[in-house]
Amino acid sequence: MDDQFELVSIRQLSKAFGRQTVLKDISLDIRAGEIFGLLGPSGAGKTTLVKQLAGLDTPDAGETYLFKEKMPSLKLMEHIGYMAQSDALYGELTAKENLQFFAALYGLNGKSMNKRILEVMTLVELGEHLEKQVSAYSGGMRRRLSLAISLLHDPKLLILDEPTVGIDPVLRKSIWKAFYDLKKKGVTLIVTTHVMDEAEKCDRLGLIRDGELIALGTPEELKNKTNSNSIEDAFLVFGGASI
Ligand SMILES: Nc1ncnc2c1ncn2[C@@H]1O[C@H](COP(=O)(O)OP(=O)(O)OP(=O)(O)O)[C@@H](O)[C@H]1O
Repeated sequence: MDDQFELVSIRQLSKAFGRQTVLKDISLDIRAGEIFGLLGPSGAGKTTLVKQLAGLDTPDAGETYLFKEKMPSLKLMEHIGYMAQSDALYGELTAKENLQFFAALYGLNGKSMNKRILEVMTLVELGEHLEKQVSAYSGGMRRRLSLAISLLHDPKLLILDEPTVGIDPVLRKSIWKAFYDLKKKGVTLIVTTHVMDEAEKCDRLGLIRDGELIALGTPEELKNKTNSNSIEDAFLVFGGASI
């Protein structure tokens, strides 16, 4: 397969909530196999945009194509993993029970389910905490458990909304290792962030401000174009508010 083909194609997407236009005529292609970062300050529209991609919301104008098929599409959902900004976990259940619940929703059961649960928990380095009640998990462990859940059905496209928010730098590193491992396996990742060192780790970035895509390119390209030493400075030159 051509690993440069456009896996996600966003065409002139706009969205308003009441009188507030939150996404303004966004067009953007995301290539198969890349880690694509959406970078922008709080309220820029990142979550609203990824929700359209995940099929959780519909735009007022414009279209999104995933795997060359128009979204929203129920059929495509089995290929998409989505991790929301806040964790949707059952605190009174163990991690394993949480995973079993979501695995059953994806139609997994029996030995293959248990094998997959172990695989995803090993990937996020929580294999030893399967039997622990989630209410006893730290914030970082919950994020990683959410990531494990989003991986259960082996999605080809992973959409992660601020996956490392509230996570310390050491754990953030281990989560990024998991992202690179997934990329190696051919998974395409879309990550929203306002963390600068995280933005640097992406293959390409889309800079978003006030619902507009103000720049697009690799971290190096964005820095070179603006003669900046950091993505933060580049963002300011492109006309963004500070992040
Ligand atoms: N369901 C909704 N109803 C009304 N306004 C909304 C709704 N969802 C988002 N908004 C508004 O749209 C704007 C963009 O929000 P969004 O959550 O997409 O931003 P964001 O870039 O993801 O921010 P953050 O980094 O803080 O998560 C904000 O002004 C927000 O208040």
